[in-house]
Amino acid sequence: MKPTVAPFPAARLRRTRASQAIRNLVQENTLTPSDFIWPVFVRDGDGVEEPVASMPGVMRRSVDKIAEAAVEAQALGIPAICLFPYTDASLKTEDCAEAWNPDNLTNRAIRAIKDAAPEIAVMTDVALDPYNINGHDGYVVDGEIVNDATVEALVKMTLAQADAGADIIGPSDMMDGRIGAMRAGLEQAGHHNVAILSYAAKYASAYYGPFRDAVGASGALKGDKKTYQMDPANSDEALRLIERDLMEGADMVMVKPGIAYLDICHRVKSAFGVPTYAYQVSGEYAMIQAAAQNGWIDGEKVMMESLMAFKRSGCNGILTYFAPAAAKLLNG
Ligand SMILES: NCC(=O)CCC(=O)O
Repeated sequence: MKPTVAPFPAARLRRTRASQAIRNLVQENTLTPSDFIWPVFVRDGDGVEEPVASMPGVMRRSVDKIAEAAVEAQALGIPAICLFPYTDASLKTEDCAEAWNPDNLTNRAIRAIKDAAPEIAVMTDVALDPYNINGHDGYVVDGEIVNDATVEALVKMTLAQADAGADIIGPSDMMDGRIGAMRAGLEQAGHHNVAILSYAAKYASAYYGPFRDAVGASGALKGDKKTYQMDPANSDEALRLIERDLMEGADMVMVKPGIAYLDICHRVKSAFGVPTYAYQVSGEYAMIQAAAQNGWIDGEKVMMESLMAFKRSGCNGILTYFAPAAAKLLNG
């Protein structure tokens, strides 16, 4: 599209900014609570809400409290909640068997949400890192993250989550061939309507730091994730990954992190026109909250501006820890 501008003073571009009413009328993008997927942290126990130090305002919640949070989210008009488990170190093993335990934290939380707030969609995370003694998203054999054996384990994990009632599976592992394997597994098991939101363009990013604190993985990770997550220098590669995952059966795709990767969001949406989401990750959240707590920025305004930026870039929605706070503001 080529913008058309008449010569001054025929065109005074300030005319359409002159009042709030005119500004509302010409607004190109909108933000509503239905744009949000709310990531939450699940931990063991009963009646527990434990603050995450590096993410002010974010809690680790026991399953009963997760169900309460889902009821709150449903009332706020947030359509989906995404679960991340804080796994006890004693449950982390080399074979990661806890990942497909039908009664692991995630699967218990899915069932509790489905009982308490049946209308909210439950999204899960599929990767081995919460259960892996090495902190990696895949199996580690002789120092290498092995692909195909990991994919087999991820399919088992996916099926356990779908059996528990998950609506959206979120593979965040970045192994090759996992979307096709998961889709085939879900179809065979009769889970035709369980959707896959692929973390298709996930970068090896330093913005994930506070998340690892939140899920208790900070100490566990040996090495880095650069053999499976993307190089922040690359952009064409993101399009190849997105296309590959779509061809394997992904229903929706994600770019992660968010704000530093809006160019990728824009390219993905323009190239494929598919439901596209960005993950405003823990480091992005923590930076805004820390600056706000210091009085250096207006936290609420920066929160809303950052969320609108995702919509402007072409995203259909945003995974954001700000979901309930932003929804409350939007609901007035
Ligand atoms: N699979 C989830 C992450 O890797 C990190 C998200 C975050 O930093 O918020």
